[in-house]
Amino acid sequence: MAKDNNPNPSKFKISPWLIYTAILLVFLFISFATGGSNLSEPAQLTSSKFNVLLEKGQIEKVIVYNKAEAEVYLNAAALKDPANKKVANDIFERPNKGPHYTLEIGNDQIFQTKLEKAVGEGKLKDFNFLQKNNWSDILISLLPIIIIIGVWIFIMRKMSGGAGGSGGQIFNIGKSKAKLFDEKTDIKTTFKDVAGLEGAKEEIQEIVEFLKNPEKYTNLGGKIPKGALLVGPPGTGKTLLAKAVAGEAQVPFFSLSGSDFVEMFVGVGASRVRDLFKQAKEKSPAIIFIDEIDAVGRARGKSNMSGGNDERENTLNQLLTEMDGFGTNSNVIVLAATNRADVLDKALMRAGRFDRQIFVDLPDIRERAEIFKVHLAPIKKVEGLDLDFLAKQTPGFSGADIANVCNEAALIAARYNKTAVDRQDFLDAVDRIIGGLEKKNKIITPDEKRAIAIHEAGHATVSWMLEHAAPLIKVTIVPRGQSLGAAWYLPEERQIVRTDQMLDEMCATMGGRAAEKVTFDRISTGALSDLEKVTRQARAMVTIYGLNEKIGNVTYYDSTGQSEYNFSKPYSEETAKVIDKEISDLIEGQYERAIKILEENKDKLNQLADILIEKEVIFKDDLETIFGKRTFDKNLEEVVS
Ligand SMILES: Nc1ncnc2c1ncn2[C@@H]1O[C@H](COP(=O)(O)OP(=O)(O)OP(=O)(O)O)[C@@H](O)[C@H]1O
Ligand SMILES: [Zn+2]
Repeated sequence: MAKDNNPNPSKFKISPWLIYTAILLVFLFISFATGGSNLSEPAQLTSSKFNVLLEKGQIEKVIVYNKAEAEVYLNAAALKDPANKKVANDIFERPNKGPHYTLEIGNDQIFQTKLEKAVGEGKLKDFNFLQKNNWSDILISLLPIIIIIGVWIFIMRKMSGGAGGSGGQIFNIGKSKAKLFDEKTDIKTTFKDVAGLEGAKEEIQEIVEFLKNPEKYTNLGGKIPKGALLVGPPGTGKTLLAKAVAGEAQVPFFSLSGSDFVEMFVGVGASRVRDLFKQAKEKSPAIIFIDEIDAVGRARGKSNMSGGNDERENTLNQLLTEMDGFGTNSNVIVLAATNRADVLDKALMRAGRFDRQIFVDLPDIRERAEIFKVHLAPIKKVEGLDLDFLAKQTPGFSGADIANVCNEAALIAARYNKTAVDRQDFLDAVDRIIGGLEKKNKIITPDEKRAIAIHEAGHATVSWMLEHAAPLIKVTIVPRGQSLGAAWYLPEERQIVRTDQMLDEMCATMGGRAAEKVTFDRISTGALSDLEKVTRQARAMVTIYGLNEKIGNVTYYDSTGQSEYNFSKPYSEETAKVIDKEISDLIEGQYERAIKILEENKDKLNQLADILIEKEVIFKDDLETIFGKRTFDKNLEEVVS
């Protein structure tokens, strides 16, 4: 997310430059004051020369400082006496000002008697003993303290993460670092700026309604939600969406990152959380947006071997307390973003906290075209630029990547002094961004795309053909998380699973790999999670549910969980061999079956893969146009009704 200027003027701040300048001045002053022989300083007089001047009656007055040093002022007669020119040229250059000489005196008592005698003889007009503070001495004795304070300020600034430039964090280290965006001046974002993400927008629309019109819900006794979690890969527009909610509802927006809470000092995180909620409540209705909430929200107490996470846990606990604490009518809604919902502490997800999860996925081809449209709007481009074409060139790109492409294209065009950004500039920009993404392993080559499409189409085709496989609702080749594609099934709520149902499901799971074999006659590593799933299923059939003839009606399942502590298996060596063989036979059997089904439907498999490559996501309707209606589903409906 963008780190804008901080529009919160209430904080007391000392510019770091002020501190640095002050320290510098002190050093300059010290070196100046202790620097000794400066040209404009009066010359030092020896005691004998002083006696000569005094004897001649050429001294106007003498001021003795600290009983140690005297300033000597000459009178007009002395300045006219050419003999003095030998003593120093200096006194002729500033005849009226003085002091003309300085003098180190020995014993102050003797010196005083000498001066009194001269005054008595009319040879000296006046003298005076004074006490003077020697600033340079004081400063030198304070120097170590000044240096220590300076170093301390420097360290504090570093530790409170003052990279953002604003100083003075020592004074508000326990204050929240949230940036406040005012709804009237700073937030221009609305849902119009968020392209695609239809589902997410629809879900979050409700929160906008709550913020705009809370009474409508509370009057009916309903509770306003306190938080929602935006889950999705980086750069997919989570921050943008949260900001758009604030823009739509016209409420202030507090934005910060989870890591902003974390500090090395005990108690700072918790105190920042408190401060944040206090500020938000003062401005309510308001939205708090916490990016990367996993920095504080990781599950507590799991890997607590080091015990070093106490501070983070305190922070998390404070966050939970605050979310529980504010009443239903405080109208502060917390939106948090993460790309790892799985690592979050389950307590965060409990009712009344982040009980809503909104998925913000990578855009498919149609959504990418829409995102291009948003980001091309402010760019001077040639007529008739084909958005769909650009969308096609950018598989696997996030919204942020696309924003990057548009910006990069404008820069490239500017380099060639063009008046409008053209298609080639965009292609060059895409190439450049891909270069960056390739390093992050995020990019999919056309070959890979085809392989993924065939794989997913394989799952879809096999499950469509099998009576007991769960009905398919959506297939996509937009990568999400670790997997490169996904087929979504509507899981039936079965309490008892029969052997034929399990076998059909295993067959559908093997459909991906089987399709690769049938189409390319080679298999890939892309089916790891399929293999894992099918192996787990087969093992369960054989060793847990007693569904295998060779093993028979035995289960090696231990519901007490005791066996986890046993190192030995609950069956003999021979049985283990049989089990392994049976599992492998089961899986191979279903693999062969999937291959057979796909051989028979090869044209449809390819047709489906082509549509997938084209659209990246297909739904049940598309499958029906290829395969025709699934007859089993009718049976299913009959059974249900
Ligand atoms: N759906 C979208 N529509 C328009 N622009 C988008 C979209 N998604 C991302 N962008 C662009 O990408 C930029 C970065 O997105 P944003 O910061 O919201 O992503 P994020 O999901 O919060 O990422 P992260 O997890 O890295 O914080 C946005 O400012 C916007 O320009
Ligand atoms: Zn698969």
